[in-house]
Amino acid sequence: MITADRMAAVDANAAALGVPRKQLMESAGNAIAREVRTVADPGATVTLVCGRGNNGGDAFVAARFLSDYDVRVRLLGRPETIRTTIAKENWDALAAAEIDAEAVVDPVAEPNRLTLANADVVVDAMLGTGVSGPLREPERTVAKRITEAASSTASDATVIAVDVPSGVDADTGEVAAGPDGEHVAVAADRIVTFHDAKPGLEELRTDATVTVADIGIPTAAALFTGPGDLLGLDRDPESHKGDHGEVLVVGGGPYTGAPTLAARAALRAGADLVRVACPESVAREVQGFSENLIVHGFPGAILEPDHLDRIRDLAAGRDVVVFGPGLGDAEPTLSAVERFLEDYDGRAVVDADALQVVPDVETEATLVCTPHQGELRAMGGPSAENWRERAERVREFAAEIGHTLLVKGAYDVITDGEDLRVNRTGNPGMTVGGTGDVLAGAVGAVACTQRPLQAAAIGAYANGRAGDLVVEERGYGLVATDLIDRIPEAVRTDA
Ligand SMILES: NC(=O)C1=CN([C@@H]2O[C@H](COP(=O)(O)OP(=O)(O)OC[C@H]3O[C@@H](n4cnc5c(N)ncnc54)[C@H](O)[C@@H]3O)[C@@H](O)[C@H]2O)[C@H](O)CC1
Ligand SMILES: [K+]
Repeated sequence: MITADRMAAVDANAAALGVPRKQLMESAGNAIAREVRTVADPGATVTLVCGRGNNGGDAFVAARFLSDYDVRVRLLGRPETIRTTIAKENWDALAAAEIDAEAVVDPVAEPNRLTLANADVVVDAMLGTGVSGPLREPERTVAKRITEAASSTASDATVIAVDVPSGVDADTGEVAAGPDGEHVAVAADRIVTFHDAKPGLEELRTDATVTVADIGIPTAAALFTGPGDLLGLDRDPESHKGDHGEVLVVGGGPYTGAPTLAARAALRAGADLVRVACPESVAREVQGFSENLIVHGFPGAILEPDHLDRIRDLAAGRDVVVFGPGLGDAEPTLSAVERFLEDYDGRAVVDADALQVVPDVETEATLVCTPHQGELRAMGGPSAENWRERAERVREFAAEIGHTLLVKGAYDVITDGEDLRVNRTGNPGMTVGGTGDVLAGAVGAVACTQRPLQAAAIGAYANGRAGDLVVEERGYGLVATDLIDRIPEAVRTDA
């Protein structure tokens, strides 16, 4: 099962692994052609109705594999409005292959030019995962025409939908109601969906047969983090302060640098506002590191249960709390963390010594734990020789404790007990102290807007990539603060 956003990420990861989208479209087109062959007798008339996105692009490719049929390609709109280069290249290739391809600029006024009337097979390639909102014209009227062609006695065409029936949301199966209150989507007899099943197709009340076609996306594109995982960070131009999250870092005590590293990393990873709650003994020092932080000192030198009311007030209204950097493991501190988590139901990243309380605490909170392998063992977690073995055992442990784990190593293992990701960015220069605090802060910032597993995957990828950028430039001998300044570059999606 894969969502549309995850599909786009995996698609981009595949490209980064040397399997370009053009090749995926070629495979998708071939899969459509195979599906047509299962229902079309030799010489059958096949009409492919195409939108201006990559869903249409898939069908342009399919047509090239179907030219032994009476095949017609009908583009809704003008060729110059085709959205992507790949789709445009495939549209242009139809002329070279002397395939009957026509742009129907006004299919509502001239439905006959769609040649649906005598089609034996109609391929619905108007829209796939790119749909947003109720079908607009001309797709709306054409969707009705396609559904009519399937049921009219004259032609009784078989309708094959590309990826998802046009008008259906791939994630939810919903068909948005139009201004007239009508829910319009293509009624398909068969659906060819790519790479993995779509949640929306399970929800769809239909007796259509669903074929999940492998289009050659390498397993590595879904297993290993890559640039595609950053796509979720794209920002809405209309956003305003606070939309990208407010983080509270609860840390400090024996160590002062740790909470500052985590807080500054959270800012660099995109949080709008970062607060630090730390013992008064270090508050001045933390504030001294960066005027962009809002520092709240609590009395004494370590976090204790007496401070909980204050911490709870500060955590209220924040998106994510990052617990742990520099807190130390004094008994009062660990019992304060445990009691905070017992009645906290928000999102939190738990790192360093605070991790010890996680396996036994009863909490409604959504936790992302970021242990290194020693801390994982201290949590009662597994140890293993190689990353593959560790991945499986950590996945079981995450399922057991019910939280997301990011286990740091040469290969970071990221899992929520179900999905598994492995991060390969980073280098041996990052064993220096403090890089874990930077990671915890980065994960905390990203967890404001992304699901926990995705936040951990992005945080690990960005932290490691920042470290790689530093080493590429200056060789080993990096220190944790070097990472912080490179995080914005590490999370750029246009790189
Ligand atoms: N991601 C992958 O791994 C692969 C995807 N493939 C195919 O690509 C489509 C998704 O393509 P995309 O260009 O993102 O969007 P669509 O073609 O689905 O539609 C965009 C198109 O439709 C217009 N539009 C959006 N909403 C509406 C609406 N409510 N009414 C009318 N028109 C609408 C929008 O303006 C654009 O013009 C995916 O489904 C696969 O088929 C691959 O090729 C295989 C790999
Ligand atoms: K479609």
